Amino acid sequence: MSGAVVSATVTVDTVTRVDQGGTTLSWRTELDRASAAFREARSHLHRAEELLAAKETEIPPEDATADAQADLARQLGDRAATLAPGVLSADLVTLDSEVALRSHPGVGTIYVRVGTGLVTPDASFPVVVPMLGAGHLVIDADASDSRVSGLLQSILLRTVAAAPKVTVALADCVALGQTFTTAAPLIAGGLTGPTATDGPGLEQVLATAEAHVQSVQQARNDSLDVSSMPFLLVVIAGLPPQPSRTLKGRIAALAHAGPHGRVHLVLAGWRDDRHEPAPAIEHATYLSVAADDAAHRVSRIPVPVRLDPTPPPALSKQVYQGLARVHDRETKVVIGDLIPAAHWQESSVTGLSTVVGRDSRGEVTLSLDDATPHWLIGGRTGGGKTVFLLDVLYGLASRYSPRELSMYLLDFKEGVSFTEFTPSPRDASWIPQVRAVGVESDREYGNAVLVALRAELTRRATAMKQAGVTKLAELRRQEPHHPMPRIVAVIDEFHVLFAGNDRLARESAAHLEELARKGRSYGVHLILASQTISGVEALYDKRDSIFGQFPLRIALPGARHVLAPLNTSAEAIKLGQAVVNDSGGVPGFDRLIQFPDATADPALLTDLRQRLWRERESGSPAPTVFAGYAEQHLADDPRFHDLSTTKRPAAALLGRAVDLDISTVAVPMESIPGRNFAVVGTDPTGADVLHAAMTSLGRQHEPDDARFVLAPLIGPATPVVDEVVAELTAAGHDPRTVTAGELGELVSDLVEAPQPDRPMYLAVFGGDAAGPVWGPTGQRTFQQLLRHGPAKGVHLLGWWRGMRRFIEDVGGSTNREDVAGLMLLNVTGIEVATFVGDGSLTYQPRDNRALVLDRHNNSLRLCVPFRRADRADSEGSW
Ligand SMILES: Nc1ncnc2c1ncn2[C@@H]1O[C@H](COP(=O)(O)OP(=O)(O)OP(=O)(O)O)[C@@H](O)[C@H]1O
Repeated sequence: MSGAVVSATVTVDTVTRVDQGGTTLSWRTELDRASAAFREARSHLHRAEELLAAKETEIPPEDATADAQADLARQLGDRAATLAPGVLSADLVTLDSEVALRSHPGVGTIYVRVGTGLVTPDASFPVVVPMLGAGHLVIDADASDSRVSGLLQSILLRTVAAAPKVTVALADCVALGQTFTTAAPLIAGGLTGPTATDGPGLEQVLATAEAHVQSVQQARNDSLDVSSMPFLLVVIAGLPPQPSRTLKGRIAALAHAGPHGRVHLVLAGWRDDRHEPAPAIEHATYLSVAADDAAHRVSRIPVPVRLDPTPPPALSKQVYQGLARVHDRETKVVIGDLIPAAHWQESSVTGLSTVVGRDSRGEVTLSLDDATPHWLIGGRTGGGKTVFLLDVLYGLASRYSPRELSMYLLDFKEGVSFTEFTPSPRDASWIPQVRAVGVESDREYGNAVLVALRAELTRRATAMKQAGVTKLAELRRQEPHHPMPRIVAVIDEFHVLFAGNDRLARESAAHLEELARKGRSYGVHLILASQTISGVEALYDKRDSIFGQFPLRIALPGARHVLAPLNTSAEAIKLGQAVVNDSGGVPGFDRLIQFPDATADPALLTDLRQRLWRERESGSPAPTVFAGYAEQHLADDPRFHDLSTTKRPAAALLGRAVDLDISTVAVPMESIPGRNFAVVGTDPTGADVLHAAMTSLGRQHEPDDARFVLAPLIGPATPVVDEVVAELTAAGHDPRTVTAGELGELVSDLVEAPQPDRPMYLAVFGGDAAGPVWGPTGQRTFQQLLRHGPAKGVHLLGWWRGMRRFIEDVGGSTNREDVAGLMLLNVTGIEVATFVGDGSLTYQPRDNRALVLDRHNNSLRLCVPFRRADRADSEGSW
């Protein structure tokens, strides 16, 4: 409003010596005329003064409009303070008190100040715009203009400081993230991810925002009160160079859906380009930046606006650090949150459920049941997979007793993920639901577990048929006293099972497919985890159906291919977060959850394990543990401890099988042809295996009941032979040691001798050194002994360092039946295939492993050969 300025002027005609007709006047006339004019002028003046006096009350004083303008600005200021209380509209530069965090009640729209509206240069008011709960702010300039940068910082600070529930996503593609450097504590504190600084980063921000909209929509669909869910404030300080039409369209679509999905944008740098206008942003307040600092325009504000400056650094620090502390307190989920106060209260008749973490709607519970029978977990190495699995396993173990739940835990990677569920020398307790644990497992062990689980499927199928029911739940209700726990098999780095694409891989894939298909009906649930893309792809490659059997997908940071191809919602998540999707990973069904770090509270978990262990039924067995890296020693072998002199046939113990029970591998020494044994390979374990074989045989005979002869044909074997002699002597036997020459004579004698009065075990350490001493005749005699000895109770146990010498000594493949027991150390399957007559033998030697073939029962077993406990590791090949 402008007021009219009223003025009055009085003029006096000029007095001249010439009249208007040009006649020259006398001075008297001039004086008279001047006097008359003066009188007239004075009367005009008086008249004007009278008029002014008369009008004085009607004319406003000169500064009245300024007062009205000031008054208007005051009213607008009051209104702004009501709409945007406290830090939302305060002058941040002059603010001298600490900002009260999260002071806004969170009800209704949250308005935020953007600048100062200038009624006149002297009359101004805070300009506030509707944001959270209402709309967006669109600025035509980007943060490369320092005034815009300052404004964005101010909006961010005001909003996060005041709003009770807000998360933030930041993008700055024009200043490399500089715009938000003061907000670093928000990033460090986990309130927001790192600032996106390029096109792909911005797309991730948009993906996060879209996921937010979807999760709010999902909550609405579930009839939940979404007002308790947080807002997401997306601040984009500038777009990447030449933003595509698709990108702009995506932003416009997000803006369209945003307010309904509690997502609000502050979008800077949104302007037409040379080729096309920028898409309209719905629900937005537009801010147009001018060259003049006091001439910016904000839609619906009819006066020019001066933008808010950058907040003082000390204020930013106080607000952001304070928020990070509050956020840490509020959002931290701890493992204790997943454990119920009372243990083993749940029934697994219809499925298993456990709390795994929290999301914006509260606790998140996941289930292994008819709807989500199996889970697939993906994440990069270090992405929290092991921790997530531990969370799940402790959650389940504390809810379901061993009558309700059994667990099989397999880990194929290096590490000790599941060892805490098993007894250790320091702590005898274990998690009672755990039946078997494989750490750094071999594929063979994994396969053995799958075989056992398939057998259990068959057992349950039979039980259901016999009971005339079609559902496990019915069987369990019908036979409540018949234990039928649900089985959870966790396989970490499961793709290792498929590595090699060989017979074993095909077998494992077939078992897995069968378990995935039928497990739902028989209460067998798979949780598969993989850190590699190829791991998940391996599953794709298997018969199509396997992947489809895993409706529940859990994507940890760095997960690829676990969600559907177009679902990018896990791309921007942080350690401790996961995207959970119960619809096969398709977009629109994601939940972003926080899960606790199970390793952060070992004392709590130790206490939990010990309590569950004490609550177990008496006599329940400890889990079998297969640790791929562990050596096996005869002295620790349960069968060795149970050996007696009465059980027949006596058997030579060789090692522990890579199978579910880690059973003892032995060759029986029956008095029938073929019952000789050879171990082949340069690995010094060959001597250890003969040591174990002879020592164990010694345990199965009374003194003088058998004869033991040892031939150390290579130097390094002597101490091992000395140890065997000592062991046998201690057991009451009278072992004899022979040289290579004596061995030749002994072999001839034995071939010619009739049936001896007692069995004899002849152990040859370094058989390959004998041939040259005996020559061809000696070799033939030796072959005679191999052929006829066992039936007379004379058994040869030999270690050859090379396959070629061994084959020569035994007389080639035609004599293969004479050595029915064969153990391969560092010898490949190909080297031995012809001799054993099995072209498909593809064994690849591995450290601490051996392949045992027994022709008599046609078996082929991978085993961990017994090592002498005191053998120095430095001993290489002999
Ligand atoms: N929820 C969480 N909160 C905080 N830290 C976590 C969380 N989950 C995992 N971590 C931390 O991340 C690190 C890696 O976690 P974890 O061992 O589970 O990863 P991983 O995916 O199993 O890795 P790898 O496959 O290499 O073993 C650990 O040091 C752990 O403390």
